[in-house]
Amino acid sequence: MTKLTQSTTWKALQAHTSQLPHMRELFAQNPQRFEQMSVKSCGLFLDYSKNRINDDTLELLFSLAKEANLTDKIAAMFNGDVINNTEHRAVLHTALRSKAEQEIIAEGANIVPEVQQTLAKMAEFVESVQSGQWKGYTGKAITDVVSIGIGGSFLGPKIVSQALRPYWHAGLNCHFVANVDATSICEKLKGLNAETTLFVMSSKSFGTQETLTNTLSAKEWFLAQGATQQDIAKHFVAVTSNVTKATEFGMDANNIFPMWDWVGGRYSLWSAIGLPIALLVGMDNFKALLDGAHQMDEHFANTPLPQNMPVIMAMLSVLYGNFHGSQSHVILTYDHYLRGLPAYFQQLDMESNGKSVTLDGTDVDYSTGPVIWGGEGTNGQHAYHQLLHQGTALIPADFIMPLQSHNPLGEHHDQLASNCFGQTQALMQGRTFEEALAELSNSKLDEPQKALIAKHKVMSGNKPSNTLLMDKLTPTTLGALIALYEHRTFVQGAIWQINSFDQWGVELGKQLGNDVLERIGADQDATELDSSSNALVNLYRQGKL
Ligand SMILES: O=P(O)(O)OC[C@H]1O[C@H](O)[C@H](O)[C@@H](O)[C@@H]1O
Repeated sequence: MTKLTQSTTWKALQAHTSQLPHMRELFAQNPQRFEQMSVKSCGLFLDYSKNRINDDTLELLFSLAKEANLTDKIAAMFNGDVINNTEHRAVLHTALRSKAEQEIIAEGANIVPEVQQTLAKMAEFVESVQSGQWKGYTGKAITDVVSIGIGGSFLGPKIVSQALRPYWHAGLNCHFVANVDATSICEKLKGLNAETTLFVMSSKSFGTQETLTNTLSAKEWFLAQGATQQDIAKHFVAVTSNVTKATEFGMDANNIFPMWDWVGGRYSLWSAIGLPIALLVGMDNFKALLDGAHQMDEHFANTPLPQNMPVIMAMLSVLYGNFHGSQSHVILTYDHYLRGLPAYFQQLDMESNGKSVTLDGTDVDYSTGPVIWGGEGTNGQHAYHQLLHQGTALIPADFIMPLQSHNPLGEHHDQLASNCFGQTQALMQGRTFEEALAELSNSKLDEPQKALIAKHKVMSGNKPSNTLLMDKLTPTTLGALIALYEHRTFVQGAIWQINSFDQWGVELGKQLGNDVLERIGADQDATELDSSSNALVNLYRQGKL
């Protein structure tokens, strides 16, 4: 057994959680519950009162955090200590949104000047593309950006661009290509004009198969439209930490935007990986995004644990995963612009905390990262919310909603908000058998039928949710929101004593994919794999069933 599950606090939490009354009762007992269990910071408001907690639960959870040396671990991350111990790297995405006058040391040198230089290079480029000064090979301004990248080099830019649609520069559009499935790039290139298209190739390693293949195909398409090799520099730029490889590939040295080893892929949208965002929303808005994240960094680094928003959210997730057997967490965005956020948080959290050994290699004897999923409200209410209300699994939920819409139209936003709040209320209070029966009092059914229907209408309630509000979705509030979830992920990893910053499972996929590719292209059928894999490779080689 690990020290964590042996600890007095862990055992106390096990005993405590099993005897806590229903949330209905907790609300009835304490009229101050909402005031006491809500927190506001960085333009975000978190109501966490609809959780299976009372003061004792919180005290135990914060004790657990203290025993995990959380405060020191937070400081170690911000200080640039090598906390990614399997890849021997510092974890400094927070430096990307630091202030110019800060000094942050990684591998013996202050990295803030490089960060600022890259921001300046981005600003110059964004300005020249947006103003039309940057010309394509026939002298026309750029109208379309095709962003090529995958994983962390794709999802952040895509989701943030989507979320900031109201801030887009008129006359510029962006298309994202990630999948190596040719359908993705072929469909995106249909209807584009090579003369006015700019390709942004994003790959930290400059070695990811999907991205290299898509970039080569983009180059072929570009040349096939009548452009020449010399024209490439006007239409292809790269973001990478591997400048040598990018130059060897044929990227013009002036068109390479650097990033660094100390930025993890899924934490990289704040670096030049965010170039597609900056091209769409302009550099001022990109800097506002960084500023929102910086505000959350400050809050996270300097706020006592019981008022610390990422810590509160993380400890609640620990509570459900480790003490209530919950294996899943749902993110429900009541804002169409934020419809992609669940997928982004899924990558962030599942790639970070899908781990089974502690930092020192001991097998864990407790659950780590849950399955993260979700979608936009109210759509989900007509689908999977049924399981949230009446299924057997306990799935804590985060409801996220801006108070003001970018598109105020009639009663739409009032209806959206009432659905959001109505769902959290229903999840919390549920419906008792007596209430269900009372609702049927005027029906023509006989008593046994009423009782049967009432039984089906019962909802146990006591289903936890957080509600996160902001005035309006802006670059700043979005930056704070994303940083909030980054730090929430970090805190959970700290409690579980895992490395939230490597991804060996994903690496295995890359490795095996390359191995199988060789066998597909070999002169003879595959024989050395397991029988299923051999047969599948050979069926593919045949090309038909
Ligand atoms: O940016 P690249 O080096 O091309 O890597 C793209 C992605 O590759 C893998 O999937 C990693 O697990 C991700 O974290 C990374 O973002």
